[in-house]
Amino acid sequence: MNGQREALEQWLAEGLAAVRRRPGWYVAGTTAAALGLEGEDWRRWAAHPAAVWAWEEADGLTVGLGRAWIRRVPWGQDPWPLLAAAVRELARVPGLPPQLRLGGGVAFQPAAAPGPDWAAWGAAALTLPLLTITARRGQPARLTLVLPPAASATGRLAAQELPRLARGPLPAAPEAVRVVAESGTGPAAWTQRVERARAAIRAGELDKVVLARSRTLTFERGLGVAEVWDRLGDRAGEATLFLLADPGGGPARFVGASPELLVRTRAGRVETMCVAGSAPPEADPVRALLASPKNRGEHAWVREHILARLAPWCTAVEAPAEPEVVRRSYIQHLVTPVQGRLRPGAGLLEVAGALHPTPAVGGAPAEAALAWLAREEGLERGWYAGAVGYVDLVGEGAFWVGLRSALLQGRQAVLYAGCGIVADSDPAAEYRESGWKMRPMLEALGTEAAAWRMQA
Ligand SMILES: C=C(O[C@H]1C=CC=C(C(=O)O)[C@@H]1O)C(=O)O
Repeated sequence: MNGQREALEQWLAEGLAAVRRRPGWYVAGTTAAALGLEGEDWRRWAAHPAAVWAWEEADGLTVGLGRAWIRRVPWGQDPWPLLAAAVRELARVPGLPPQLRLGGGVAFQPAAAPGPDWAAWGAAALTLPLLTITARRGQPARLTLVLPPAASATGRLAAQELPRLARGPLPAAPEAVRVVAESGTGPAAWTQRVERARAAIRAGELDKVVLARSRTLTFERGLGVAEVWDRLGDRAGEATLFLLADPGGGPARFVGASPELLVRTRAGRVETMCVAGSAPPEADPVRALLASPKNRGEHAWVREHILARLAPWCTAVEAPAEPEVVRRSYIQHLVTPVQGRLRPGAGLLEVAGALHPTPAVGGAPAEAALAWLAREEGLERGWYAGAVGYVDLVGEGAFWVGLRSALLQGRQAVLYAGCGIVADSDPAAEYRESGWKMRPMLEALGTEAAAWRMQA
């Protein structure tokens, strides 16, 4: 394997030599086969220490390593217009191909003052990696190298970082790690919060609010991100897997398996989905979802918001009148797929900014629910329930809602899950529901015993 990686090392070194010979950016592409890396397990590269982001969708995997360019937005600023402007500016740089992918995310509430877990992440960030690996199913894996001008600050950093990329991911740590401590929102605190939310709904302040809770697991030793990602990867196809590194350069990773597309734009079309209303996998989907006034009500708020916010960006929007039930191994959801034709000039980041956060993670009316959550929820959401995704230099791409996720840092994993609270919500049932939503991540962490204890 090391012998094979020598070809990769050499290819990277050639790029470095080329960018030093002349001013401007340098971009090169090759195939894994050309570097003798056909047998490489690219999924493991998502856990490379230099990985800045990774996505695994039904059609394959993309991993970005190192930073060629980054745009960070500090807390307190509105990130979407700033990110859109930064992407447009980068797109004007001569020699950068339009299909280059920038990945990152936007916090749930960019304006909210952060707590200690998420402070370093900022309100938003987009990163163009030095090396992007694209491994689509049934196609040869491709590698794209992007080097900023050698004389720039990022160019000098790239020169230091590049040799590290060729070393490959860390070896696997096969043994499961034991949980030594647990903390988080317990049933009593949860019940109080649900009761406060119900009081606000009864008082007419809100129609619906999505309350979330966290669970912090401390392990006996540092977590192997590779193992977590690999176990999550077995769910690709039923969810979009994401991994984001702390844009501040710290070791924390935000990982998840999102069931919810926030928005995708491609060739003048836009796609999104309303996901709200949940039942356990064994429940009768008609009784528990399609004929449940509570779940239908929760879903209707999301649908109304998405259709209203999408309309100004589209010349036509189509959505079936009735939601469908989507069944996954650990849950069932009411889902309404939505499609539209974009107005000329409407880009992914503008549309994502109009939709996010939807009442599937905030509430209705949207602004009142966000204000209520900032004041009352007592949870540092950070990028949980934020928007995570990628955009290319033409302004096309996809963002998902950062759900079924955890923040991994050192020996700790902070898991998050929430559920829509309406006037007749039962706190115990909502606690259980948020427990199902944590299950895929608990399994990925290899801690089924903890999953059981949490739900007891
Ligand atoms: C807020 C979460 O789920 C949302 C997405 C789908 C269904 C939901 C529900 O039925 O409550 C939530 O709105 C979460 O997974 O943390």
